[in-house]
Amino acid sequence: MASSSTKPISTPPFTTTISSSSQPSTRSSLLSFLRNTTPTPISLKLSHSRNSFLNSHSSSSRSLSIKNATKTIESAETSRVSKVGGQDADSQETKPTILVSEKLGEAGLELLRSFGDVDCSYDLSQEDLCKKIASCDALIVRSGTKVTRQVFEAAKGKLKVVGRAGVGIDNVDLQAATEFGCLVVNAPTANTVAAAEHGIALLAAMARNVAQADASMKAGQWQRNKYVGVSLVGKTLAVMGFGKVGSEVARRAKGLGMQVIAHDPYAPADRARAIGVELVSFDQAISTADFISLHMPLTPSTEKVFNDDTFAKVKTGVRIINVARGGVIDEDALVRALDSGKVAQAALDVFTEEPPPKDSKLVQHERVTVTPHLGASTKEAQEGVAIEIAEAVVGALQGELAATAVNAPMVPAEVLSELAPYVVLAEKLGRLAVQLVAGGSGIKSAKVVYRSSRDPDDLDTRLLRAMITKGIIEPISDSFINLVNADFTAKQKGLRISEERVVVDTSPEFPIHSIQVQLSNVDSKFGSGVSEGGDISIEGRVKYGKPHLTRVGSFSVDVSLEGNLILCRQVDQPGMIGQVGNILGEQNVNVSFMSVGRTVQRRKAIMAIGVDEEPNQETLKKIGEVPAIEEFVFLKL
Ligand SMILES: NC(=O)c1ccc[n+]([C@@H]2O[C@H](COP(=O)([O-])OP(=O)(O)OC[C@H]3O[C@@H](n4cnc5c(N)ncnc54)[C@H](O)[C@@H]3O)[C@@H](O)[C@H]2O)c1
Ligand SMILES: O=C(O)[C@H](O)COP(=O)(O)O
Repeated sequence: MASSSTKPISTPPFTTTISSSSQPSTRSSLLSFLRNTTPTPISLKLSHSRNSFLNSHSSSSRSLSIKNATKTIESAETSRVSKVGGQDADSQETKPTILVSEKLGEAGLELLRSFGDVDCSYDLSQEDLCKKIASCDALIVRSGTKVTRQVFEAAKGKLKVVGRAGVGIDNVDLQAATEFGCLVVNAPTANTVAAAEHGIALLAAMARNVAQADASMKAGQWQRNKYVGVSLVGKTLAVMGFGKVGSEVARRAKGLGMQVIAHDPYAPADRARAIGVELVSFDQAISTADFISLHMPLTPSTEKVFNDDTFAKVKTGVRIINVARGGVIDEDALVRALDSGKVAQAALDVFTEEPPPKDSKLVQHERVTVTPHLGASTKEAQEGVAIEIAEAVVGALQGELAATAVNAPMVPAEVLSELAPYVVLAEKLGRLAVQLVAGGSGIKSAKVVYRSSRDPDDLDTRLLRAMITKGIIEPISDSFINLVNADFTAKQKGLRISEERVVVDTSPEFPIHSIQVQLSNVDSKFGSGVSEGGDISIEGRVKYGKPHLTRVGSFSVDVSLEGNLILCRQVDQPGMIGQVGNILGEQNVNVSFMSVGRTVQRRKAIMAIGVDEEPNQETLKKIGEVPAIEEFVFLKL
């Protein structure tokens, strides 16, 4: 089970704790991270009213993905009134602005309007889109809007989520979205059947020359001999890309009596077998098929995968259907293959450039049947897609989870709700550790040690790592960190975060016993925060649902991480708590928690004092002047 283990950690023997405290803000803090905003009562209100993942583990057993994304570059005060909206939100709250740049089904629009201000502006130029985007929290597109890096730059940090009302996200610059911490969600399921039906429609129409014969009749002709077609039954269809659409096409083609083979490097063989489809290599698929139907996404590795070389390998007289993306075919090569007779016919719904140039040889080709990207265009699919994307976008703006995030890690909802209090702890530990660094910068390497009774493989730490990254980076830079961009930003700043999971013999009921954050190769402004190994080292635990600091350097303490914190190293002697407490009390600074940890009685001790208010300089100076205090540091949580 365990890869490594340590002895159980017991309660520190020399720890005294004085407590008086307020409620933790676990939920609001987690939501705020998902949104990357400051916790507010509004966050809680919205999450409760929508039965969010934080208080309804059981609402869905789907694997959900984090979809934060929201962020704010305004001050905490500003964000309090501007970050999210909704009819049930606080009246002072500004509704989010949602730009819909292509036609969307009415049911989806209604849902969006119930939550935010919806601006339907179709056919925007790039320039106009860039102008508008600066005031938008969300953008919803179909395949016709190019969401380029320029768009994310123009958004100036305001854009929180891009919703793609459909499957293909090749029109969204995902790298740029991630760098800007903007979540991208899509609606991957609602148009599958529509696309598959359109593929079958094109297959049959092409085989029987329906479009050409129709045009000819409308031109007054009656050409029965010219439009003799080919039969489908018994022919081999190669489905290239055996995903959602590909497998639905395969199912339907089998119903038409075709032999179906498929090529998909990532598809599970048992899924293919269940439909009676054989998975074969690319070359085998294209060289044996009478019909080839394309259903793979457009990616750098599929771009122009059908080119002169490929067409040289196909069976002479093959017929090609493309309802995936135009870019997977080298269109000039296809024209050459059609002209040479290598390819008998093509039926295309998608094009490299949309709309294609009016004089496109491919579109004008007599043996090519074309439709203007209609695969997803059924009433049913468009309503379904609109609802799917509206729900995803609204949820993302509320910091909830989405099943369809494209550029954020998948964290199952039940994992997330279990980790919620540790998420708060993780950020606070990161935030504390960085404040112990002299000068606050130059951190190149952080190590996080998770102590847990669970098997290391059972512990999904991506969310915690992202929170620690946020805690370390945000106080010393103007970066905002969320789950979308945490790893990217750390890498960009040259911060390497390594993780170690240590198995300890504690209750398996809790996912984590403690989290330790170590910063190496940096000087500390508080020498006692440095461990024997020379690293700044702090450790915390969740106790009764609240984050606690339990170790600083080699001193054990126990202080609830709320408000702000003063750490003092002192000569261990009676009266210290009273002296410092008096100084703070004189300035009306309320002490919420106090804990003294020491190594040896009457030698050195660390006093950790939680304070609700930020003491002024004068107060801090007075604390420093207490003769027994050797060093101290004030830390904001
Ligand atoms: N014309 C339309 O209106 C319309 C409608 C829906 C979907 N689409 C397009 O159809 C395509 C498929 O959509 P989907 O919903 O089935 O997506 P999907 O993700 O379910 O399926 C895509 C499949 O392609 C496979 N694949 C990836 N690289 C491949 C490669 N090099 N060779 C072969 N297979 C590869 C993947 O493993 C996956 O199984 C997408 O490009 C989508 O944009 C078009
Ligand atoms: O990828 C998709 O979902 C389809 O190509 C549909 O695109 P559309 O939303 O522009 O019709």
